[in-house]
Amino acid sequence: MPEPQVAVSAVTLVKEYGSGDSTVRALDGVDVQIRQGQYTAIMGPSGSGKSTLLHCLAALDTPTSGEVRFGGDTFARLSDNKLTRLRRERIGFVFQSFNLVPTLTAEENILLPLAMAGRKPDGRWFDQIVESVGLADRLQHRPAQLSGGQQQRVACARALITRPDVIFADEPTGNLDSTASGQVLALLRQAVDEFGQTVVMVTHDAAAAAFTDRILFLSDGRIVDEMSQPTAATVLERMKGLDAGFGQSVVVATDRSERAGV
Ligand SMILES: Nc1ncnc2c1ncn2[C@@H]1O[C@H](COP(=O)(O)OP(=O)(O)OP(=O)(O)O)[C@@H](O)[C@H]1O
Repeated sequence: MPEPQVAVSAVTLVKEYGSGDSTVRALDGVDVQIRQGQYTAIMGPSGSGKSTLLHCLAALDTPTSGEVRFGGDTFARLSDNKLTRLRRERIGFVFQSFNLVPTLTAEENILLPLAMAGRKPDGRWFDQIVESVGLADRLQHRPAQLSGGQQQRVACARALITRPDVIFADEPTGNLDSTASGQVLALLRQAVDEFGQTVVMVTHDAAAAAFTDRILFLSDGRIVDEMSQPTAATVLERMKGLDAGFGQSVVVATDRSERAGV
């Protein structure tokens, strides 16, 4: 079988905040390859560098040293204009706080990345996405008229509309109840399985991580472990063994097989 392609990779990534005595080393030499068509979770105790790693991989933040390679491009070698275009056209984002534009309808929010890129929507793809997020009857609603779960599903549709190379999700279920979380996680899973998307997600939640194909465990800015084909039970077990800091953020939940029907 051919080797899976790498969508994005980090090479000896270091990120420091501040200077002098107050320097914080948020990433301490991270090397990682994210394969195309995989759903990857980044886990670790609070302050271990999860969001910093996600932001560097997504070109939302610049590393202090090391580099990020995205497809054939190296971020540091791209001009600001090219980087902006790459972020707009080849990367999808889903944030904990949804980040929808309050004055736009759900439909306008979903189509916004295309409008900003001056691209015409592909009607069939739009319909397919709207069907999979289950929002056909909510398209003319504004974010304030939608539940948190519905808003996050709009955000997922917005991330998918450009068919990006990678979708980066930072705690996408952090503000949702368990039913809405399950729907968003199943939706991201479907994006990988049916649309061939690549998804990278930061999460504290073992049950959320159990939806993914692979987990990277961070501690003190380094990748200290990883796991393939996780279940909630094996994730919880691994978290217990890795670091006491995990204990504060573990969300005890059911197994993936039980959640799959959500
Ligand atoms: N803008 C910043 N300025 C200074 N320090 C920062 C900044 N952003 C993050 N840090 C520090 O870098 C380290 C890693 O932060 P990061 O947000 O990546 O961790 P995290 O694992 O995502 O944490 P959490 O689970 O609490 O969100 C922390 O010590 C944090 O305080």
